[in-house]
Amino acid sequence: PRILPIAAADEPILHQPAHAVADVSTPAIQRLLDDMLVTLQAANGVGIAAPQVFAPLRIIIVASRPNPRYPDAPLMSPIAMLNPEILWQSDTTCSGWEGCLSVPDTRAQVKRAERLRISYLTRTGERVEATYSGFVARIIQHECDHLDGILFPERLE
Ligand SMILES: O=C(O)C[C@@H](Cc1ccccc1)C(=O)SCC(=O)c1ccccc1
Ligand SMILES: [Zn+2]
Repeated sequence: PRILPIAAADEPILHQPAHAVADVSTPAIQRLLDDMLVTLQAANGVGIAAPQVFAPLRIIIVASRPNPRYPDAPLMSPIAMLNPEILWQSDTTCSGWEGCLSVPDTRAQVKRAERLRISYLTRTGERVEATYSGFVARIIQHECDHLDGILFPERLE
């Protein structure tokens, strides 16, 4: 696996919708997942979306860990979500700090749904549904926005 370049905010790919993955089992997709993971870890992030590494595909990786702004964030093994679909979002919202690997040196408070239910394919092609809340739900919403060409500064009130 190799560390990939991360698209800056002015790159067109970050402002257009990504395409669904047709076949998760191809070597190209499996390699992209490995490269996204090492890129995320090298960038010290808590999430990453394929368009950020110039791949216009509906793939995200979620990797929450405790950090100065979210000291009680869960430490989780990175989860790759392919073709994620948010099935439900709570009306209850909460505001929290966000940053973006494509918008360096910028932090802002963003209002997000507190809880959500998501359906996605794992890297082995199984369909999974799961419910998340708090910081992990925030990361998921931030990454799914990337798949729709939306950056967090567009979410500021
Ligand atoms: O650009 C990305 O998608 C990665 C982004 C994910 C994210 C961070 C915070 C809230 C929602 C989504 C980052 O990992 S930015 C760098 C970071 O590790 C961080 C920034 C602010 C708060 C906590 C972590
Ligand atoms: Zn981002």
